[in-house]
This record gives sequence, structure tokens and C-alpha cells, in this order.
Amino acid sequence: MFGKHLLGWAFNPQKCDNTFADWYYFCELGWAKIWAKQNLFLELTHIMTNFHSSQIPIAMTIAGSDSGGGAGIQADLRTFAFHCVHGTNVLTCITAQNTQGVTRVDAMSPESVTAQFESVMIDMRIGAIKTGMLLNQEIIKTVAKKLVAFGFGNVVVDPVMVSRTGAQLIDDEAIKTMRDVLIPLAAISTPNRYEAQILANMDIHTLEDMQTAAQNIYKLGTRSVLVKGGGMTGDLKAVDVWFDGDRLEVLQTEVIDTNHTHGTGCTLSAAIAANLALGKPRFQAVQEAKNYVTEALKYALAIGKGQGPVGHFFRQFKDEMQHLEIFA
Ligand SMILES: Nc1ncnc2c1ncn2[C@@H]1O[C@H](COP(=O)(O)OP(=O)(O)OP(=O)(O)O)[C@@H](O)[C@H]1O
Ligand SMILES: Cc1ncc(CO)c(N)n1
Repeated sequence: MFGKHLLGWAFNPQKCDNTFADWYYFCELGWAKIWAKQNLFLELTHIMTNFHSSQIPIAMTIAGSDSGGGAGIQADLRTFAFHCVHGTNVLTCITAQNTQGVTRVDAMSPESVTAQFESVMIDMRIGAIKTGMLLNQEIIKTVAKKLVAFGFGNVVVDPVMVSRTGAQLIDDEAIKTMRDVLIPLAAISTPNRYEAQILANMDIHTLEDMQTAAQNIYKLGTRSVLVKGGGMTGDLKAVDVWFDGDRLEVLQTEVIDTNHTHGTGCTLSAAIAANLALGKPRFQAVQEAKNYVTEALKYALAIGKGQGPVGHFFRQFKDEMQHLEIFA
């Protein structure tokens, strides 16, 4: 394309939109250089096309919008970008939300969810998908149906049902559908403490409880499960439990002393999906994602009157914004 453009310009300079640099190039360097430049463009176009089709990892988030920008698709897309993974998104609902809570939720129609999903899937090679807030039974069923129709198995299901503070976010019917229909399609499910209590049908207070819950949830059909500890107390806040039918692992990092934990769960599942899209094995994808969340928590942003979001782009913040004292 660039080559053709340059050729057109060379034969008819008035009709093409060229820069002064190109004009100078034409006058000063002569035809031989023009042809060299054209060939360089052709070469670059070739490289870009090849890069496009085979090397750029792509992930998808099927989730809700958070107007405050800390959780939901906003957190997911930032997380994908951090991992140099192109992010696509299927919007399920729009929340009016800030660092203090959610004041309104509007659901997208199942038809819209289907159209968004199909539009992306028929055009791009998606490496991994994560699901977040799916809100109601109809949307959960729609997503499950589409995953089956496209035979897509590399899915991280973050079963957003109960907030970390224990508030139920979706109705009982939707919870049942999540457990019976979507969790069995997951490569990895990532319930928080309260979601794990519902899915495993037990109370969770100790590390042993988290381990038992992980094993119970595995029986629902998910290929592996990570029970997250953010809703626990003390050191267990930074402990997650992994079970894949074979390995039972405890993943522990340091506890970060901050109130600004909004969107940790979204960020974790998006980072897992990004790592899967990068071709990493499941357990490694989870380990690296947990380390990413821990680092992002260290640079959590003290914005708003409530719980601020984690600092997804801590690498840039570390160097450029330290002096602003915005961190938790
Ligand atoms: N204070 C903390 N220090 C270190 N790690 C934490 C802390 N709080 C949460 N985490 C980690 O963050 C990840 C997300 O877990 P969490 O239980 O907070 O998910 P969630 O409740 O789904 O989050 P969300 O707030 O997005 O709903 C887990 O790996 C958890 O261990
Ligand atoms: C849109 C959205 N998805 C997920 C969560 C859970 O953190 C949230 N608060 N908001």
C-alpha cells in the first residue's frame, strides 16, 4: 500500500498528500533513492502484515464497565495493554460506579452481547478470554452458548457474584446458572472468598477451608480453580489456593497495606488471560498474574473518597510520577 502510494506520488506529485521531507527526498536524491524507499515500504508492509497475522497476542474480556475506571473492562484492558496483549471487549453491562460503590447498573441485551462476541471472533484470532461481571442469567447463558458454539476453551471465569465486602451482586438464579453452566466451561475459575463459599457450599475461615473449597469447586467441572484470599483476614489476604485435580498449591505474597484495592480481582483474572494469550501454561500464568497484582497494589492510586484502583502501569508511575505522592 505504501509502495503504491509512493509510486502514485512520484508520477503525479500534485495529487498526493506528501510531506516536505518526501518532496525533498524526490528532488535531492533522485529516482534510485525513490525506488529504494519504495522497496523499504514494501518490506515494512510485509513485515507488519506477517506480524499482524501470527505474532500479536489477542485477548478478550467479557465484562461490565466501571465508570470510575478502577475495575471491569477498564481494568482488564489496561492489564492486557501492560502485558503487550491486544485487548478486545464484549460489554455486558454499564455500572454507575466510583471508589465508594455502585449506584446503578444497566444490562446490555443478550443480542448485543452475542453480536459483539461474534463480530470479534469471526475476525481475530483470540488467544484467551476472561469473563467478569455478567450480571444476569440471560447474559451468562448467552456467553456459555457462544463459547460452546465457537468451541473456545481457553477461558478464565471470574465468577463475579459477591463483592469482597460480602454484598451479593447478582440474583440467586444467575448464581445457579454461573455454577451449573459457565464454571464447567472454564479452564480456570477465580472465585473470591465469598464466591467460593457459595460455589463450595461451605464457610471459609482458614487456609484449610480454602483448600477444601478449591477441591469442591473443581468438582463442578472447571479444569482448575484459584480461590482468592483478598476477603480473608491477616496474612491470608495475600494467599490464593490453586487446585487442578492434581496439584494443590498455596500461592503467597506479601500483604500490601493499602485501602486502595478496587479491581484486584478483575486485574488478576485479566492478567491470567493475558498470560494464557501469550502461550504460558495455566499455573505459570496464574503465578505471574498474582505477582503482577501484588506489584500493582504497591502502586495503588489514592484517588476518590473510597477505595482507589491498583496502579496498573506501575512501571511508568515508578519513574515518572513518584513525586506526585498519589500512591497509597
Ligand atoms: N492487601 C493485599 N495484599 C496482597 N495481595 C492482596 C491484597 N488484597 C488482595 N490481594 C490479592 O489480590 C487478588 C484478588 O483477590 P480478591 O480476593 O481481592 O479478589 P476480588 O474480591 O474478586 O476483587 P475485587 O475487589 O476486584 O472484587 C488475590 O491474588 C489476592 O491474594
Ligand atoms: C464492572 C465491574 N466489574 C467487576 C467488579 C468487581 O470488582 C466491579 N466492581 N465492577
